[in-house]
Amino acid sequence: MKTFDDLFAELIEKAATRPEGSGTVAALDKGVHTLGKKIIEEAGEVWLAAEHESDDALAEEMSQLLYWLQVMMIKRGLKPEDLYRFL
Ligand SMILES: N=c1c2ncn([C@@H]3O[C@H](COP(=O)(O)OP(=O)(O)OP(=O)(O)O)[C@@H](O)[C@H]3O)c2ncn1[C@@H]1O[C@H](COP(=O)(O)O)[C@@H](O)[C@H]1O
Repeated sequence: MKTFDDLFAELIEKAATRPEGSGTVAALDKGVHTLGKKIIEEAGEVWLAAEHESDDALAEEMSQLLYWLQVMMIKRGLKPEDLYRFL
């Protein structure tokens, strides 16, 4: 099973190697403004799923929000350790 650390390592690799067809690479190229809007959208979907949907649907929305946060981290050059300092 993939963990968030695995996903972060995969996304770092994609950002560096820029494989054809990667949605992550395309999203990184669009920039912080687009990524920020995606984070807001996914956060809204998490809220709605928590109010109205199943545990599975909520977990899926949360995974997508965490994906987009990781893409923003990479765009801004942040590493997990930069966040851990505030936990
Ligand atoms: N975990 C994710 C992931 N979570 C969410 N998303 C993206 O976020 C979108 C969220 O779906 P929504 O239903 O909210 O939106 P949508 O309307 O379907 O999609 P959009 O039109 O808004 O893009 C998905 O369509 C994906 O584009 C992800 N995209 C990629 N990954 C993983 O990231 C890795 C790298 O992916 P690539 O860069 O595409 O190779 C792979 O392991 C992928 O599984």
